Amino acid sequence: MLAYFGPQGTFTEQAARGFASPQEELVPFDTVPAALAAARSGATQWACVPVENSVEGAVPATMDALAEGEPLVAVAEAVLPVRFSVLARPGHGRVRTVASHPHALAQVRHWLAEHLPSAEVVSTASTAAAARAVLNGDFDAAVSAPVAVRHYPLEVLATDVADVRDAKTRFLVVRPPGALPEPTGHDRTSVVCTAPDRVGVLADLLAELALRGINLTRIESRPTKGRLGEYRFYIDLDGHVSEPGVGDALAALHRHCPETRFLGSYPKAEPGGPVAGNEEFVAAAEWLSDVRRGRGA
Ligand SMILES: O=C(O)C(=O)C[C@]1(C(=O)O)C=C[C@@H](O)C=C1
Repeated sequence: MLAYFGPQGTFTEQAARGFASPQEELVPFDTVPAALAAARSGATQWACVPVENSVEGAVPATMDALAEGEPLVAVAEAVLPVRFSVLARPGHGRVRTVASHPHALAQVRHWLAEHLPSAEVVSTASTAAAARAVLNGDFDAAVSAPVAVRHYPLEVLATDVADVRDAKTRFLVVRPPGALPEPTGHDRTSVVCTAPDRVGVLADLLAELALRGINLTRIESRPTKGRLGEYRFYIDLDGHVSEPGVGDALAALHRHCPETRFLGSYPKAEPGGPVAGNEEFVAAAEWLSDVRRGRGA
């Protein structure tokens, strides 16, 4: 079973379907923490959640829920193009309210200003929750994933709605720690480091990656919520923890930030990015091992 951020008809469901086998049962949850809780408790084997959008950035609910509570690690990622449909009840009157997930609303701000300038904009838990609420008569229109009309019999007012062409959202499939996915040669590793309050800690973390030729693909900070000024850094980098350079770098991050949580090494959905020279790390480790055994210099 695979939990996903639902209800039915979210972009996350689409991402989950891309990962799941046809026999897999997909179970919707109305919030990201609830979907992750299902995987943590063993009620489902996996959970699929959105993690970042190319226009609006990180999904804070996912970031916080992955850094706190029982550990979960990502085993796969998916990247979906994001374009919206605007849905309303058949025979609707003037659109006075339009609802959607905050990330979706941020991606159609200009479209709404141009096409529905006087409509009140309301946030809902997800794009599909907005469609469901429109069907229930709570709002006049929803900004939803195109697949939402399969689940909610609504009229399509507009399709292909997006202020930024080629917007994309990245999703993760997570589960409790277990055997890691095999390295593929185009993997991503995610960690979250809680930074101690000292001079230069962030520079130190970045230097550890740079020194080893490791490509940083994302860094975000979120407050720990404990103390003002105390932050966690979410770091994504190219490579797999089983590779010597990446493993070495993660150990170095842990030395600087003892509260470092491993969030997974998994194949990248979109290949690309320079890969650190593994061969040099392997050769150096062999040389060191020879020196220690008195066989080389
Ligand atoms: O509400 C949904 O359909 C979701 O899957 C969430 C989500 C997000 O969190 O960014 C996913 C893709 C879109 O960017 C808009 C909303």
